[in-house]
Amino acid sequence: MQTLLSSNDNTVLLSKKMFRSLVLLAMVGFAMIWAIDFYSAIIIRFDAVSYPICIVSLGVIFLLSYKISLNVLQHLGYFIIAGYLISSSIVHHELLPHQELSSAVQWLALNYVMAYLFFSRQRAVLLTIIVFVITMVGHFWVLSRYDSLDETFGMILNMAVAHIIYIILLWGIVSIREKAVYTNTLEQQVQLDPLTQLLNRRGFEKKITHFSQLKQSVSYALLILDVDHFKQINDTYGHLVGDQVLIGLSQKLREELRHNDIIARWGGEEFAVIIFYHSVGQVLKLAQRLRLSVEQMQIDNIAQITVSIGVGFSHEVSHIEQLFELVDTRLYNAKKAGRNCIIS
Ligand SMILES: Nc1nc2c(ncn2[C@@H]2O[C@H](COP(=O)(O)OP(=O)(O)OP(=O)(O)O)[C@@H](O)[C@H]2O)c(=O)[nH]1
Repeated sequence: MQTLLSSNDNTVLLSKKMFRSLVLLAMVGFAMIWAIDFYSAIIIRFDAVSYPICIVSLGVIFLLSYKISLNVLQHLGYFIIAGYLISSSIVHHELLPHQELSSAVQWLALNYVMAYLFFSRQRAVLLTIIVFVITMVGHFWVLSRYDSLDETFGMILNMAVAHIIYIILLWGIVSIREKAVYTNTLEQQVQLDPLTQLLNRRGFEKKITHFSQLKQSVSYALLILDVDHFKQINDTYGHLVGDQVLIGLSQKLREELRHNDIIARWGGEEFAVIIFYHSVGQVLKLAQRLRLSVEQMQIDNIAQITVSIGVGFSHEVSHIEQLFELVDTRLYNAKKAGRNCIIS
């Protein structure tokens, strides 16, 4: 799963642009809380010093993001914010009356969210455990200085349960997402031809079953293209050159066809294409253009590459399976007629 989702343990799908937006958000957040605390006269000296330090540090990280790798900056940003949130909460408790948790506690959960946002799941698990332990030990230390041991244990356990639930939920959400991405990637891979990166037969069948159920009123044409004398190309120039012909042909099809047409490698040297069309003449023109542009293809020293094409239209049949039979017969006839031609 790892190789599909990320190239190494630290890689996360967070772009630099996104990272910069998050840094800006954090700076704005700090500035707002600073202003609120200041105007409501609840600011403590620790925060009065820490807020500007955090804002400036984040500003530096923002600027460095144009120069330094994201991985380093994510760690730096995380340690600044997590370090501030934990120490601020501990200092707030130093100033509070007994048996009370400060409002600074509510921000601590952000440390776990940030870990899963910035880092891979494995790294986030490690960081959340470290942050959890530091948070609990720090708060135990400060609370136990003013409260009895029983009271301190009560408050710490209360906090620990909430934090553990946060951590488990975050881990669960990320695991479910990763699994969904993995399944999706696998599903896409089994529907792709590895050589040409076109849909393979399985992917093509899935796609056309889906669209033929949805769009019964849409007119479409099926083209099957088959490279002429491909065995001879393989035998004369080698299998690798044969592969290059197939890749070249798939690129041609991509270039000539529109985005919503469906292209697939149907078999060895056979390609199937579904074209949504306005007129029969338009499809035949396109087939002709395809045939001619394949004729122009230059691969290795091959004198000429040609294709035979069978064409059929949705209005000729009542079901898509019949269309495949019809086009197959026409392709066979094109081969019999001497190849490098189109039969519709
Ligand atoms: N290089 C390469 N060859 C392949 C691949 N898949 C199938 N082939 C070859 O394609 C050739 C198809 O040969 P045939 O079915 O006899 O068809 P043909 O030689 O093109 O003859 P006509 O279709 O009658 O013009 C076989 O030699 C297969 O080994 C592939 O992925 N790469």
